[in-house]
Amino acid sequence: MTVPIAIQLSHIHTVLGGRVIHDDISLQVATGEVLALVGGSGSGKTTLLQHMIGLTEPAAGSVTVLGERPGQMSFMRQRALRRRLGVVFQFGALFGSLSVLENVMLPLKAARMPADVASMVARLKLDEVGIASADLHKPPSALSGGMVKRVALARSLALDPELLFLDEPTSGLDPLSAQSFVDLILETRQRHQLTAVMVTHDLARMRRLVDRVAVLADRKLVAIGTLAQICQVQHPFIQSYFGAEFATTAGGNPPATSGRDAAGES
Ligand SMILES: Nc1ncnc2c1ncn2[C@@H]1O[C@H](COP(=O)(O)OP(=O)(O)OP(=O)(O)O)[C@@H](O)[C@H]1O
Repeated sequence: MTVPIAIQLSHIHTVLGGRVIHDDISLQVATGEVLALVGGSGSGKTTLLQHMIGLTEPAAGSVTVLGERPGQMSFMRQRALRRRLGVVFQFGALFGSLSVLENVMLPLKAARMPADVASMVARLKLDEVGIASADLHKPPSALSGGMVKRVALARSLALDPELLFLDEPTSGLDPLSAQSFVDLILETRQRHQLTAVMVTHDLARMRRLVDRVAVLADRKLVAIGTLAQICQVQHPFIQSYFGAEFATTAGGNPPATSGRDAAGES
């Protein structure tokens, strides 16, 4: 049985500030899959995520998300598509002037849900991510970094998205909070059978969560595949980034794959 494609990037070319960031990048994300985007600092991971979310457009190439082309749609259709996507930004991006509860109610109210229903749904989502009722009326500034991420996750799940995007979900967290946030994402993925794309520098902690890894370097997608496949790719960045730890523990080791071949991207 063929698994439907949730995201398709074809021949993406991105130029920012006169500099080429992506040069002919193509990849697919299957429905139900969790893909991690990794690469050195400035390799264009966040920008690629933004293309998928529809926040920015590439200079050339096409982005298809849930069968739609965000760059070629009316504003109304783009807005409808956005509601099918959940996004957890790197530092949570909570509104400082709103309480925890109000932050999570925001997308629900924007979708024209009555305030009492929005409040009930937001409370359920916050409970799901482990935020206690005593914290609902606090401002984000009164929360720990781990709690901010949890609230951001609750907000991203408010409208039951089909796709979840996470930018550096563990950045800025101490090791314990980072581990507990990864466990929460894992539970969330299982509960909602989510398709997700995440940018991460913390693959060691994410490995249980991730089905495939896409590696960006030298403006290209230099490899995409399971961790075991990636570890066998002979590329200087991959060898230094993944190092001995991944190479010896990735396990399984099906034939090495690189570039677009691993997922059959066109
Ligand atoms: N609006 C912009 N104008 C000009 N250059 C930009 C813009 N946004 C990003 N860049 C540059 O594009 C490159 C890719 O940025 P991006 O944030 O996608 O990289 P990244 O791989 O996510 O980096 P990091 O891991 O450090 O967060 C960087 O060199 C960045 O400085």
